[in-house]
Amino acid sequence: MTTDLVADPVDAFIELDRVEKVFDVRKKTGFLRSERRQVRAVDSLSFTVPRGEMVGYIGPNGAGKSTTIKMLTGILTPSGGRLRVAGIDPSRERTRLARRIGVVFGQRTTLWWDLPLIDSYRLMHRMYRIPDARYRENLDRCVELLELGELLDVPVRQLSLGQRMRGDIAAALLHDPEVLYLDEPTIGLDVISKARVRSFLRDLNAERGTTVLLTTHDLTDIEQLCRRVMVIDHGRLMYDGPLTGLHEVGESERTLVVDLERELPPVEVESARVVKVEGPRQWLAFPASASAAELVARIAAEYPLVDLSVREPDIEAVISRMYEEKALS
Ligand SMILES: Nc1ncnc2c1ncn2[C@@H]1O[C@H](COP(=O)(O)OP(=O)(O)OP(=O)(O)O)[C@@H](O)[C@H]1O
Repeated sequence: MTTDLVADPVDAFIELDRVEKVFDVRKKTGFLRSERRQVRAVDSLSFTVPRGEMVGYIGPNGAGKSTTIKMLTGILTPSGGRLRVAGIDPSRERTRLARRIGVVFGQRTTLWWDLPLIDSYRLMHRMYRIPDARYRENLDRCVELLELGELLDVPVRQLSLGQRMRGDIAAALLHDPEVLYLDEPTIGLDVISKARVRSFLRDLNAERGTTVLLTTHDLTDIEQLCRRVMVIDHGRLMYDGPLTGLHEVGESERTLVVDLERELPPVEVESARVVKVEGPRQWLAFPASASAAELVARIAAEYPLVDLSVREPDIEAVISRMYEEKALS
């Protein structure tokens, strides 16, 4: 299900053609003995991303996502195949490429832990040799849109996770990158911080045409930001298309959590089934493609509803269902 390579580097901003990454791993098997083993982290991976596209890149743990991103930044060299970003071979011209890409790793920070946020930005200004006017303009824009004004003088270690993440996103954008790799940018954030980060990314993509490759375990990130999603597992591309298609392939389910006025027998309603009951709280599974609003209306008409929330299926659940479907077909 891979897309064909597009020859024009302007159109195909990111190009992978049968890219491989094999790690040599030594495993201790005795006191002085060890065994050599090869791990094929990325296996004949081909895809292209046109300039300006925002693509979800998802897969279970150990699927090869980080390895792909590390090859796209030039940190790792592919064992085989051809890889280009903006026409540049990342591992050969890492420094030249660094001026054109931005990277945000949700679980790690590129900021200096003990320094106030603004000092990290000043250091990056010099490190990347960003022209003064451009630095000012980008900083002002990020400070405004990511609401960083009051945080600039705070040492990074004192920032909350959501504040630090916004700080990291700004850091990745100070040099105007044409492409942004985001690895779990909303992990651990509360609902409001997630919404703020997503809205910023949407605007960035729309206004500046920044190409974005987004790795996440949160399907809502993908749903709200990406029209296209690529699923990778065991280093191979398993799916490349719209998120709706993935739902259909995976026949995934969402969960409606309802709080009733009191403890009641399991709710009986068309197109959903109760999967768990705990006192007045009940969990109902329903098809991801069905309307949550209609289901809620049906329940509210017959049951004393106090509160509710909808939970999206996690990526692992969607993917494992996708495999089950494939195995049956
Ligand atoms: N430096 C390395 N040396 C040996 N094996 C590695 C190395 N880096 C990754 N691997 C292996 O390659 C495979 C892919 O790992 P990778 O980190 O790319 O997965 P991932 O999809 O990013 O996973 P996660 O969602 O858990 O971050 C795994 O089996 C991993 O153990």
